[in-house]
Formats: sequence, structure tokens, C-alpha cells
Amino acid sequence: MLEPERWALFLDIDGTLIELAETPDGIVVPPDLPENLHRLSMSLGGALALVTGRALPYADQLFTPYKFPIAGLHGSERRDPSGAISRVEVGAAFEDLKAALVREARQWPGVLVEDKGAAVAAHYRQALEQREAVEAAMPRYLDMAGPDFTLQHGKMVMEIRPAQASKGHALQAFLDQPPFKGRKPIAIGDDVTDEAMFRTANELGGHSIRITETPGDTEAKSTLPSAAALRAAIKALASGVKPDAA
Ligand SMILES: O=P(O)(O)OC[C@H]1O[C@H](O[C@H]2O[C@H](CO)[C@@H](O)[C@H](O)[C@H]2O)[C@H](O)[C@@H](O)[C@@H]1O
Ligand SMILES: [Mg+2]
Repeated sequence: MLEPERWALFLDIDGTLIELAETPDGIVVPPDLPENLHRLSMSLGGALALVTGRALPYADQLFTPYKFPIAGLHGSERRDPSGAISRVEVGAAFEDLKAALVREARQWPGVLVEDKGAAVAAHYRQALEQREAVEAAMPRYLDMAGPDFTLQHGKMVMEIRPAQASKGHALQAFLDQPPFKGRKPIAIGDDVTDEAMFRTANELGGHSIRITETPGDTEAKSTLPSAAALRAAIKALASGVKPDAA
């Protein structure tokens, strides 16, 4: 990367670093990815963060033995470069809501409910015929959750998550602290939730890249066709070789 001391890198996980799978637990982390990310992070002086919809513990174990600065649950929780963790707390009522959603989902064969702590997702990737049922039910659960929560659309998933955070806010929070401070952001993602960090990166004079084969409705400044293409670029940058895709 040219002038690595000028840039900070913000990377989404699912669909960006790692190919999507049929189920949330079905993803496969390419064995060289953690090491390549670590090396790239070193070349950026540590200014590399993961910004994901996953919960922090789940995301962390994907990249063992390395731990990167990270924002989880679409920005609702964050571990900063010093290791300090901040997160939105949810009360007992949200636990009741999640239990009620799990019970109702028994009527939707093939739908997976993912309990992420302060967020809950209903995945219909394996039961497309249940999409309408999920889309009809989730606004009801949002009403139960109250105004501190919002609905997050994703790839064959709807989830309820804390409203006050976003991936854009997470990116800004990282940029307020060293080693991110004073650098221009590059945000890379693949989904609706990533548009918030694309906007923030663009507003700050940085760059944004959406992983998609069908460029269109995105605020990202450029695109890459696949997670594999991004990993190839990361590998080349990590080994000090200028990649074709950059
Ligand atoms: O922000 P991300 O890191 O991209 O996380 C977004 C969501 O990713 C996961 O769901 C998606 O990926 C699954 C595995 O490939 C796939 O089965 C599912 O259909 C996708 O929606 C994850 O399960 C969610 O919690 C994340 O919010
Ligand atoms: Mg993604």
C-alpha cells in the first residue's frame, strides 16, 4: 500500500473477508487470512479494525490467535485499540423478547434465530418461503423492544439491534483514537449495514469499497467482485507486493 501511514482500514467480515454460507456457523475462514490481516495491520501501524454485525466473541475466534480492534453488533459494541470494551446494555425485557421470538420461529421450519446478546437475528436463507412470515413478525418484535431498538435488514436476515449505534459511528469512534487518529479511512463491506460506514468514510475524504458483482445502489466509491478478490489484495499488501486489484 502506498503511504500506509496515511490510511486506516475498516473491514466487514461476512460477505467481505469470508464467503457467505448457508448458516451463520457454516462459514469457513481461509487458514492464511488471520496471519495476512495481522501482517497488514502491522504495516498500517495497527490501524486496522473489523466492523461487523457479529457479536465480539464470535468474531474474535474467527481470527485466532490475533485480536484486532473491533466493533460488533453493527457498532453496538466496540473494543478499542487499548482493549477497552464498550457496549450497549439491554435489560431483562429483551431476554423475554428473544425467548418469545424463538418460540414463534418454531412455526417457521428452516428459520434460524441467532441470539447475539444485545441483538437477535432471524435468518431465512434456508427457508425462503418463510421470508414473508419473518418480515411480518419482526416489526411486532421491534414494537415490543421499544424505541431504543431498530430493525436491521441484511442478506436473507432481519434483526433487531440497538438503534443508537451504527457502523458509521463505530468508524468515527476508532478515528478519534490512536493509531487511527489523523488517518484517512478506507471502509470495505458488502451489505446494507455497511453503507453507514461508506458514508462516514466518504465524508472524511477517505475511500469506500463494496464487495459486489452487480455495482448499483451503493454509496461506495468503488467495488470488488468477491471476498476472494479482497483476500488476494490483502495477501499481496501483507507481503509487500502491489496487488492487481488495488
Ligand atoms: O456485518 P457482517 O460481518 O457482514 O455480518 C452480517 C451478518 O452476518 C451473518 O449473517 C450472514 O452470513 C451468514 C453466514 O454466511 C449467512 O448464513 C446469513 O444468511 C447472512 O445474513 C451473521 O449471522 C449475522 O449475525 C451478521 O449480522
Ligand atoms: Mg457483510
